[in-house]
Amino acid sequence: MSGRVVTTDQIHITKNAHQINVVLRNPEVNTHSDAEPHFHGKPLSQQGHFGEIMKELDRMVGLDNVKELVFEIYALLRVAGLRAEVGLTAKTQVYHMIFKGNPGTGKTTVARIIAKLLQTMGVLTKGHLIEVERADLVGEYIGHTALKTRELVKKAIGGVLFIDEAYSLARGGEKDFGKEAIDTLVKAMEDHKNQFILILAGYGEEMERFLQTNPGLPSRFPIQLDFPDYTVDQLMQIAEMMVKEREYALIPQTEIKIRQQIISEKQQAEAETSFSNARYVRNLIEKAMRNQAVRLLNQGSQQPSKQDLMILRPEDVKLERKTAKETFKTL
Ligand SMILES: Nc1ncnc2c1ncn2[C@@H]1O[C@H](COP(=O)(O)OP(=O)(O)OP(=O)(O)O)[C@@H](O)[C@H]1O
Repeated sequence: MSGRVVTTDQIHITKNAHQINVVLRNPEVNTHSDAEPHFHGKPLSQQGHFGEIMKELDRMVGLDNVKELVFEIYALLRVAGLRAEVGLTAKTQVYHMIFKGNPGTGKTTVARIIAKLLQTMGVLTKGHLIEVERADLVGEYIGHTALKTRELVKKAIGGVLFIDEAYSLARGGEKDFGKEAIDTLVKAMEDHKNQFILILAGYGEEMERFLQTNPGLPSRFPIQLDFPDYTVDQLMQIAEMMVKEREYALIPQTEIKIRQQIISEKQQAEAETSFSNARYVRNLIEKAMRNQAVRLLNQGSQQPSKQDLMILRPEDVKLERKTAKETFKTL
């Protein structure tokens, strides 16, 4: 059996006559169309549902650690299949995960992609994602929390239960109903082993503290992923991608304006640790689209050209600064 080499933009696994070859396009290096990602010697576009999922992940800017993990899981499951074919055991792994990162760093989007991937690979039966927060789990009287939590676990069976700001469950200490939610979740992980995947997500530091104060938890979540803040260049790449997907276009002056807005928002929000990363960019672009629409309608009876309908001008790029919570809960 040959060895295995994993790099950030390529995973190559060779096993006897079988060859699984993954080439993950590095967005900074391969931007032309002939660099379409291949898997097992075939372009992803020819690999049906699985190829679609991988393309969706590959399109995301940055997140190399996440892409690497997803390919690892995929490879493991493929190799498990090959092992089963030759009569070797292929024990199922535990896929509960912790996602640590600031708002808008892609945690929910990645969770959704992982849910679909695991469904395609036969680990999950449905591949849906149930996204909840403290208020959805915690009840108002003794026993109510366990009931609410069990109901949500039931809904998540076959998919992923994604708990945002999971540490808020431990905020009130021993007497708080949040504790009951944690205990119920831990029990559900035992009772419904391999039937659903639990992802706990939230700010890095608060997640760390939460795990430290609940020593029984870390070992139940073998996969921990960091979602770092995006750099200004990455946020610009995300902006360009969002504009292109929506069939709009930027002129150089608009790009400059967007970059300035991002830098200024990042600086102001960082003082309050509230910068909402890619979500801020999405809000900025969507507001620019609304501003462009108003500008075009206000310009009189003249029918806008196709180009006019596509171009976002620098004056369209303005987004009122809101308080931290409002900004990242807008959508
Ligand atoms: N790497 C990326 N490339 C392209 N778009 C991205 C990327 N990361 C996030 N986005 C987009 O930014 C928006 C917010 O992402 P998402 O909801 O996944 O973030 P989050 O970390 O779950 O945020 P929160 O913790 O506030 O819920 C989505 O529209 C998503 O598609």
